[in-house]
Amino acid sequence: MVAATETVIEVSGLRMRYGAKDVLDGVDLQVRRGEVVVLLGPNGAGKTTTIEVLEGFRLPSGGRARVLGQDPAQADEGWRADVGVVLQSWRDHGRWTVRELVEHYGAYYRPYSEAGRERPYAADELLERVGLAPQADQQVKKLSGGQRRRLDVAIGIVGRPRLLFLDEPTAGFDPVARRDFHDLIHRLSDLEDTTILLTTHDLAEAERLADRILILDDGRIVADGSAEQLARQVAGRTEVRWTSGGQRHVHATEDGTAFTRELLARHDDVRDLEVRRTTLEDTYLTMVARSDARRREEQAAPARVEAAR
Ligand SMILES: Nc1ncnc2c1ncn2[C@@H]1O[C@H](COP(=O)(O)OP(=O)(O)OP(=O)(O)O)[C@@H](O)[C@H]1O
Repeated sequence: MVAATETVIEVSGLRMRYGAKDVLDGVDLQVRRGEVVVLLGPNGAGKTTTIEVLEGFRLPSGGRARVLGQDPAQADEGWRADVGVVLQSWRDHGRWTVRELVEHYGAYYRPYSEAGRERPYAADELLERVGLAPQADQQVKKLSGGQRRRLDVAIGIVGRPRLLFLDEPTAGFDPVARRDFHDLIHRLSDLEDTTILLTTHDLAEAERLADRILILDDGRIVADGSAEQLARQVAGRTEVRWTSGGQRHVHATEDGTAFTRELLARHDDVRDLEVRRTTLEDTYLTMVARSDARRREEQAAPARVEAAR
């Protein structure tokens, strides 16, 4: 559910420089309450860096970030209790049982409990939700990779956060765990109005979960919109392929049905007809390729000016 217009994350001109390299080069983005926003981008694009700045774990080199109304770098304990974090990896407290660990982290949130928003989740209810009930009494070090990841998610949401950051949450999940996780995200968003920002390299997952997709490439947001809106920016939503007159043809269109009807009415030798909706993968690959081309242009431009002198 996308609630009204309350802005939960507001970022403008965010910069992060490591040595001589600008990893974030003026990132602008907004996330409204209740939205599920998926941040996509190639390896090294700056996704984790962005999320860590928004979590208050990294100080940016420049720009402005407001998260739940505060600057994450200076935010107070109440803010921290409203923000859930699922990091890329977790290796700690191996001898504890799963239930003990969840209860341990949950206890931190008890002082922030309110009527209608009890915190933390009861450990067993939460473990049921993330599919770890059978492992509740097992030591953390004995969990499989995917089970450990489910535990990461449980720890991220144990305090019933208003805003949840997840960095590649489903890496290592089997298909059932992945589907359960998607259900969990939908439930958090629809029933609890949790705002969610997550990164993934799984484009089918992004398409399934996202109200809105952001593509970060080389430190900048190069696309922002729903999967449908992004697809429209790239080409028609549907691709029609066919053979006629001994030749193979391809046409991108918004309305595959109307185009196909007309095609068949005009030509009586149409063979091998395929009608295929543009996938997020098609859109993503095109957008990243465009962004690469733009960057090469920008890099070449000063050299051309120099050469013309
Ligand atoms: N502490 C650091 N010091 C120097 N460079 C860093 C540091 N942390 C990250 N980087 C560099 O910043 C760039 C962006 O890294 P980041 O982890 O944000 O990318 P990412 O988009 O999350 O990548 P991936 O998809 O591989 O997880 C990379 O080139 C990385 O090497």
